[in-house]
Amino acid sequence: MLTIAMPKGRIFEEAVELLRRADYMLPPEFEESRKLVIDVAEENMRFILAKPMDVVTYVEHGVADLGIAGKDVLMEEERNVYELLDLQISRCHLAVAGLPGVKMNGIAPRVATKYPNVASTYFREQGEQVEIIRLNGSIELAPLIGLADRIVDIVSTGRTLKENGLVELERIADVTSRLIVNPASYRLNGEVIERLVDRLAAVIPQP
Ligand SMILES: Nc1ncnc2c1ncn2[C@@H]1O[C@H](COP(=O)(O)OP(=O)(O)OP(=O)(O)O)[C@@H](O)[C@H]1O
Ligand SMILES: O=P(O)(O)OC[C@H]1O[C@H](OP(=O)(O)OP(=O)(O)O)[C@H](O)[C@@H]1O
Repeated sequence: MLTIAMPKGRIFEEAVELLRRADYMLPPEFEESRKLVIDVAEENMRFILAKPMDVVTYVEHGVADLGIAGKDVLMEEERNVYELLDLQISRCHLAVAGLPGVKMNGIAPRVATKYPNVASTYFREQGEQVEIIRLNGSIELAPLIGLADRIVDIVSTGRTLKENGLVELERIADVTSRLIVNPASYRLNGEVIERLVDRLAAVIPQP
């Protein structure tokens, strides 16, 4: 039996839809219940429902064979998992943003983000020294109230930036969700995992 870690929240619906398009018979229970472990006996699969940032942890530890995670999370966490497939869902991008016309001030200007590793790697590569301030959400608030000069965050429609008077300054990376696998599980269950990859690959929306 394959265990798949699914991200609750934004990605979930699109991921379930993709699996159904690939002819996996997922019961209505998927959307309707509050269960965190859902066995689908007909498919010989077990699904566990985790926070998006935690999916990689379940897969890295091998309690899930496979998982679905945003590229943003994979960039931030750099865990020992293999990326098998770009599922082309939940598209967005990581960007640097700030108030228009405001320069990065001081010796180490402050950058607020939920992605401290991505942000520090990015600014290091740019040759800019910054102080990273880690936040858990509402990142756009930081420059508005003087906590930071810049933010590094996800942009999708751009609405949150716009409604808060912020502008995108630099694009860091495109983000879509990926199918990831535990390396040992891949060695052990290569054939059955490849079949799943083929079925998904056949129904992935073209970019
Ligand atoms: N507009 C968006 N904002 C944030 N994440 C997005 C957006 N569009 C797509 N995504 C993808 O969805 C994932 C986040 O999903 P979601 O917003 O449900 O969780 P979260 O709010 O980040 O998690 P948590 O519940 O831990 O705060 C990201 O990792 C990213 O890959
Ligand atoms: O470009 P947009 O379409 O406006 O989407 C981007 C916003 O969505 C996410 O926040 P989320 O709604 O997850 O809330 P959070 O701030 O609590 O993380 C992200 O952190 C941005 O704030």
